[in-house]
Amino acid sequence: MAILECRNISLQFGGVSALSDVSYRIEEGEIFSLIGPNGAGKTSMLNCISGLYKPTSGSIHFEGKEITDVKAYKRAGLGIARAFQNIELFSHMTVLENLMLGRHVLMNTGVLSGGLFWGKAQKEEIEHRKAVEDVIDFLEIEHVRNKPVGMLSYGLQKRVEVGRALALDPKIILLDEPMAGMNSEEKEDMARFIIDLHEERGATVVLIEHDMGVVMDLSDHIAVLDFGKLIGYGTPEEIQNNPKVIEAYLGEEQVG
Ligand SMILES: Nc1ncnc2c1ncn2[C@@H]1O[C@H](COP(=O)(O)OP(=O)(O)OP(=O)(O)O)[C@@H](O)[C@H]1O
Repeated sequence: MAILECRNISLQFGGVSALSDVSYRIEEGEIFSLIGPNGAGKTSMLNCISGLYKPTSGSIHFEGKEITDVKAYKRAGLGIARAFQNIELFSHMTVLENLMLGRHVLMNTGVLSGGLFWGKAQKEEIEHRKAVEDVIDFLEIEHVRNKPVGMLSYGLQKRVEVGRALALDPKIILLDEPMAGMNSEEKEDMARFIIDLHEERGATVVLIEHDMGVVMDLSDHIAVLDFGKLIGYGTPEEIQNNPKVIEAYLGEEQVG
């Protein structure tokens, strides 16, 4: 079953057409990559899925229900989580605190009710803490859990950024260039986490990545955007043999 479906998505910014009439389906449990040249509309597409942008026309469906008009924070509550291209963490706060904040949309008891119903709030806090500890274990960041994020290496900060999205226990996780700026060892670690994410945690992964070796190795399906249009969709093999894609994108990149 398709967990997410985008139907005829168009997005205009004044005279700029960031996306035009883009349709595709993402199957539950798969690793789905969005690729294309700079400015092709990949981040805009992710923003439409997470609810940061509202498409000018078209509709988005999650688990069979239309969510085009659902606000971003509510989509997060439904199980759509997003890790940003530029790290969006609180650098003076610890890893643990950042991950706890990542879960706040799932928390029912606010500060006031927490004071009134202490027992309930405490129980909820323990549950959230456990979920966050699981993420810390999964991403192998125990050794830095109490360090301020700003003190960590770039590669570890990117890992915590993914952790912040993972802390939501998402059904679908949107990763915008999670390996950008990483050295090859850090990239390998991140690739392993993405595979485990889908194999161990059963999450559906939507990935934007420029490293074609990584994309071809990890993806079940790939959608290719060029000037806001979908010019290819298929398995890695189909994409590598698609003449339109080769001409617009792969020809100039190294397929590894
Ligand atoms: N908030 C915005 N306001 C105006 N134009 C925008 C906005 N966001 C994106 N665009 C434009 O939409 C087009 C697609 O941009 P987008 O960032 O989605 O591409 P991309 O494929 O993610 O690029 P990159 O690989 O460089 O990150 C570009 O022409 C961009 O300038």
